[in-house]
Order: sequence, then structure tokens, then C-alpha cells
Amino acid sequence: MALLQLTLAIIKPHIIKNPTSLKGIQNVILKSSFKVVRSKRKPISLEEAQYFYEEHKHKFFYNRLVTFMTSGASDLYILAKENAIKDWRSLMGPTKVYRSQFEAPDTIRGKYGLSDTRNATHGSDSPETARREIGVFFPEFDYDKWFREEEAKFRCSQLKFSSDEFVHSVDSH
Ligand SMILES: Nc1ccn([C@@H]2O[C@H](COP(=O)(O)OP(=O)(O)OP(=O)(O)O)[C@@H](O)[C@H]2O)c(=O)n1
Ligand SMILES: Nc1ncnc2c1ncn2[C@@H]1O[C@H](COP(=O)(O)OP(=O)(O)O)[C@@H](O)[C@H]1O
Ligand SMILES: [Mg+2]
Repeated sequence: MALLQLTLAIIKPHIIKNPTSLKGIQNVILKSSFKVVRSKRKPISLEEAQYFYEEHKHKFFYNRLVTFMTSGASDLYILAKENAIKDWRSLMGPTKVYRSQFEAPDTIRGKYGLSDTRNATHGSDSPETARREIGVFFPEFDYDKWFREEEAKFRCSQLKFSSDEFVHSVDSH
């Protein structure tokens, strides 16, 4: 089996307010064999949202995007899998709500997206952005150290899963 790849997933605020939708998306993650390396729930701050979406600063939707992303708690997951970045984005489906609903109704955004802004989830779009985005929300996470010391264990060993914390860990027994 090839090296695991890491990606940052965000479950956006309107989903956290709807437990049934949240469960549906968590089930997709687990059924698709992602390992959840880190997991936290918190309200994203204005500074974090502005920095995170810096590339969209001059777009017409930037203000509503940052306003929405700071409107309540989000779930933040570091997901691991071979091809995690591409696989997670294909499970999410197209960015725009009509496109996802008409062309990919079975994807996460097709099922749970409410608008182009409130499109349910985020996923990193390249290994470089994954590294940057993980650093924004998990500053305590040492990315290089994880690949040195944890990647092989996550790939090869038995893992435990905590449904309360929605996170996997290496089973040392
Ligand atoms: N200059 C603009 C403004 C809006 N739109 C598009 O117009 C649609 C409707 O915009 P709006 O009614 O503001 O969306 P909302 O339903 O309010 O949803 P949200 O703000 O969460 O996207 C969206 O698909 C948006 O991408 C666009 O293409 N160009
Ligand atoms: N045309 C749009 N109208 C409103 N919001 C948008 C639009 N395009 C993108 N967004 C919001 O900005 C986020 C970031 O956009 P982008 O990076 O292009 O998409 P993705 O999240 O698929 O990588 C989207 O997930 C969505 O919440
Ligand atoms: Mg993007």
C-alpha cells in the first residue's frame, strides 16, 4: 500500500447545527476508509477565516464566505488515506450547489449543500495547500514528524476509533 496522504476537511457551520446531516457526512468519511488523524470542533475566528481564504480576498463572495464561516462552530478533521486529497474532493462533489445537485446528487455537496457559499464541506486542493491549511487550524500538529513517526503505524497497524471524539488512534495492544 502506498504512503498515506493528509488533507484538511472542514464541516461547515450549517451542518454542525444539524446533527442528522453531520452524522450522514461522518458516515461517508468512515465508509470511505479515511482515518481521522485529528479532530476538533470550534468556532473559526475572523482572523483565521480571512487568512484561510486569502486567495479569494477580491472575489464578490469573500465577505459572505468569511461571515458564514465565522457564524458558528465548524468541525475540523485531518484525514488520512492513499489519495486523500482527490478522494475527499470527489466525495464532496462540485463547489456550486446547482452543479452538485444536478450533476452529482449523491455527493456530500449534492445532498447537503444549501447555496454556493453554504456548500457543506471544505477539502484541500493540493498537498501544498493541505500542509498550509492543517497548520492554520492545528498549529500544534507537527506535519513532518507525523510522516516520520506515525504514517507507517496508521497505514499498517490496527487502529482504535473513538466515536465521541471522532478520531482514530494507533492501538498499542
Ligand atoms: N456577482 C455575482 C453575484 C452572485 N452570483 C451567484 O448568484 C447566486 C445567488 O446569489 P445569492 O442569492 O446571493 O446566494 P444566497 O442564496 O444568498 O446564498 P449564499 O450567499 O450562501 O451563496 C449564487 O449562485 C452566486 O454564486 C454570481 O454569480 N455573481
Ligand atoms: N460563486 C460563489 N458564490 C458564493 N460562494 C462561493 C462561490 N464560489 C465559491 N464560494 C465559496 O468559497 C469557498 C471556496 O471556494 P473555492 O476554493 O473556489 O471552492 P472549493 O471549496 O470547492 O475549493 C467555497 O467552498 C464556497 O463556500
Ligand atoms: Mg478551494
